[in-house]
Amino acid sequence: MALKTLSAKAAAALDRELMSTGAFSLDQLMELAGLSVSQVVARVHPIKQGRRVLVAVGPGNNGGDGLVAARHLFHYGYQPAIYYPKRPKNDLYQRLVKQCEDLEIPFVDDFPAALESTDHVVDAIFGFSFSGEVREPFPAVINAMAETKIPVTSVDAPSSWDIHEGPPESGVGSNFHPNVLVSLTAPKPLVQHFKGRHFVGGRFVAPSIAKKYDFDVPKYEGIDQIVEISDNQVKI
Ligand SMILES: NC(=O)C1=CN([C@@H]2O[C@H](COP(=O)(O)OP(=O)(O)OC[C@H]3O[C@@H](n4cnc5c(N)ncnc54)[C@H](O)[C@@H]3O)[C@@H](O)[C@H]2O)[C@@H](O)CC1
Ligand SMILES: [K+]
Repeated sequence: MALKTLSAKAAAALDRELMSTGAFSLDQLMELAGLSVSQVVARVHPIKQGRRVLVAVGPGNNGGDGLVAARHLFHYGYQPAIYYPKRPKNDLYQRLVKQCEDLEIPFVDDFPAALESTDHVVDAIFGFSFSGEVREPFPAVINAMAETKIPVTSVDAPSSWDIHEGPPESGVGSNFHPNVLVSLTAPKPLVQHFKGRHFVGGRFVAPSIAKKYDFDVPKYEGIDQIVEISDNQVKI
């Protein structure tokens, strides 16, 4: 099966539709998206390779997926730590933070320092609503993720990449090539520039909605929330 990609505009419209006529709440979608991310980390980085996972959380829903993933990873036996420098006041994010605090998941302030004592990184900084040049305080975080030898799993998009064009030609993010990508609901066009292990997650789209947005739901196996796909399965 050839998996079609979803533009940033179509992904945002799909999100709105799921949360209106689709009758989902944002909490539900974020929970399932974050659950998918946690399953990918457990698949690519089993606990025996090290329990410590540093989750870089951005200011929007991509960040929310990261907070959910950190909570699930804790329950699987990992030792997550969270970097969350820009925290919106909104109730949903505050509740996700409280849930992580109750698990005593540490919140760290110095991302480059935290990177020196972790085994895996989750990049949940920006997703399909990112545009323009990376603003403070994130350039140093993207640069650190670009330079580290620690494996990085990006949520929905490598943060700083243009959703359609991929990595910027120069400056912040131009040398950022994460090891793993979890596309949520469907790959975005940037995947044509991505060379690592690629998974699709977000197993919640009704066939009728996928048809309307003209993309294919991948074939998930059993109870998996994720499916690994190869380059030649994606149709740009
Ligand atoms: N349809 C789906 O599958 C779902 C998607 N979700 C997630 O939601 C993401 C989209 O979330 P949002 O629309 O909230 O947006 P993002 O989380 O992609 O980013 C928006 C935030 O980043 C900031 N930002 C944008 N460009 C910036 C720049 N150049 N420098 C610094 N900050 C910048 C914005 O001010 C805003 O706070 C998806 O990528 C996915 O991870 C899930 O949470 C829910 C289900
Ligand atoms: K991301």
